[in-house]
Amino acid sequence: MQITVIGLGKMGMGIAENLLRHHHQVNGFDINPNVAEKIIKLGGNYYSDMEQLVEHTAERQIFWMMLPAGELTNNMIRDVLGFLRKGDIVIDAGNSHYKNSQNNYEYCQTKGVHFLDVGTSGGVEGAKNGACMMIGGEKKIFDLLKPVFSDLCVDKGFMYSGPAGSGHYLKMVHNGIEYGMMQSIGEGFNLLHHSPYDYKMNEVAQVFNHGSVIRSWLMELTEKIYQQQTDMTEIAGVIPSSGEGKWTVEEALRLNVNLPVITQALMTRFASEDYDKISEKLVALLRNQFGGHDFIKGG
Ligand SMILES: O=C(CO)[C@H](O)[C@H](O)COP(=O)(O)O
Repeated sequence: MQITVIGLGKMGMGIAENLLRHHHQVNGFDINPNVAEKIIKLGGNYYSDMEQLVEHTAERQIFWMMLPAGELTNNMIRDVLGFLRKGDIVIDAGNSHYKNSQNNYEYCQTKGVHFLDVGTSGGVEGAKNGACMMIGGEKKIFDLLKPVFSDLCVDKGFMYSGPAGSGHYLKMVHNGIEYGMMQSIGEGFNLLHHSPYDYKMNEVAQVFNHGSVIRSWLMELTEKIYQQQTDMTEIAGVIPSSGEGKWTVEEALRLNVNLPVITQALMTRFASEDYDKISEKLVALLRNQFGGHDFIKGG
């Protein structure tokens, strides 16, 4: 099939490469001309002008969008709709909020354009060599594009999840789980670092990856980190977040669902980014006020 990939960042370029390896025709669109050389080298076309791109594309346009979630994705969907015809297809494969995807689906419908929301997991490596995809939208459009999903994903690594928004909803919860699992690995290894034993952490991660209950890709990545003899003193303990963990917690609050581990993992990220930590300083000062307990001066 002929597919236009909009957004040739790490993930978009990976998807483009994966599509090309499976003999699809790829038009890459990105306003950054620095990515042109790479997409052309891989065998695709490069465009930074939507009008030119549309002139050179097939009867039915399939636009695969891989952009940062939020305004950028929403605006781009509205922009590209000006170039699309009835029956064309827009796929948002980024990490959009499911409510945005419901709205974008409705908006596309008013223009006669089909829309799928595709939660994509597997990182950059997965995008290139076999991803996992959770796909919401019209079933008949999913069926039409099934061969493409089959090419892009690992065996059994894609599913039709239901109506518009359900793909990104699933990806949101997936990322919430990801927060909890990563936090759990981080905490376990932190305890091992403080333990009375001189564990070789690369060996620990390795053994955890062989036959144990907690073997996983995240544990394999942990093993890789320790194998690379990463100097932890050089890494700031600050964990940014892009929003999906927060949305997962918001959804749990909306539905009155208990979500302690994921919520705590999110709060730990927020705490890690709070450089001034007034809360802890105030507690230390309060102890001093009522009990005369010492507090530590410092920046
Ligand atoms: O979707 C992903 C993996 O599944 C992304 O890596 C995600 O953006 C990471 O989220 P965060 O920045 O909040 O840790």
